[in-house]
Amino acid sequence: MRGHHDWFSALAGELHRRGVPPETARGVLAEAAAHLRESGGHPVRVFGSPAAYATAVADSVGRPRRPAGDVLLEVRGLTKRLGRRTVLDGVDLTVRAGEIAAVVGANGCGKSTFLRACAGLSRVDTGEVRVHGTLGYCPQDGGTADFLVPDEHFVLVGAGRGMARGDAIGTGRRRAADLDWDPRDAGQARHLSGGTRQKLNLLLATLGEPDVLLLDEPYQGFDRGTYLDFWQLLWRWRDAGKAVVVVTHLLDRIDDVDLVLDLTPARRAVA
Ligand SMILES: Nc1ncnc2c1ncn2[C@@H]1O[C@H](COP(=O)(O)OP(=O)(O)OP(=O)(O)O)[C@@H](O)[C@H]1O
Repeated sequence: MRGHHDWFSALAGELHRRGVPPETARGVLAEAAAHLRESGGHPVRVFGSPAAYATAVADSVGRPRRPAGDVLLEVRGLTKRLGRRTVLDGVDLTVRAGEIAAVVGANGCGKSTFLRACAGLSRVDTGEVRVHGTLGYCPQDGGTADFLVPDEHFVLVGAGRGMARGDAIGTGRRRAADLDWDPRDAGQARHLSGGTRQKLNLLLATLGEPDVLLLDEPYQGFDRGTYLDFWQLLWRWRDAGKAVVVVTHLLDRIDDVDLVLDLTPARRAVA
């Protein structure tokens, strides 16, 4: 039946999007089909929407983890004063290859300040930050240039990371496809929607395969599908041995990260 076929092809896409291994996905599709043959119901009534069912499957399958590798980012006793206020007071964080650290906390507690200090963009008052390897930084906003088209961004940022023009454009476009975006005819950045501009901002941070990725709420404005794609990318980078630090307000993914740095003053701790 046509409705069944649409539901199954949507489920196949959603399973792929959530990183469910192909052989597991084939098994899930075969089992669902067998169950429907027996029960005779409509898939939406039996299993719910393809997206919801795929989420349940992905959660139950889990993601196999590799052991963490060398330390790529070390922050020791970082203290930062802004004006008369001490925003960060003796913050420590160690992130290894193959780990994702989430930086969380109340508005204004210093998450962006922390990331800027890790990126070397602001002076620290005491303490030290050591990055072992190359660094990519995705700022909360302002990482794109109004009058440049996406390809020009890729070339410009790629050049700074030693990439040839064609390689930078090819890599940028491939990564964009991972976020369900075709940047070829997108026009100047000032005409992009907020969420699309944020995709560009994120892609730029990843050009040149940096060892350490610092991402400051990089998913702002993403629709739900892109948000899921974003987490798939994060897991892929982790599996490729990168150290990822992501500022987030959304705690629905806290179980999927390796470390949580809570900068809320009363709770300052790494879990
Ligand atoms: N240049 C500055 N001079 C003085 N204070 C500043 C400066 N920049 C930021 N602040 C203050 O430092 C504190 C930390 O700001 P920061 O942007 O790091 O917080 P945040 O945790 O990222 O906030 P949010 O969750 O809202 O993004 C805030 O109280 C902010 O007002």
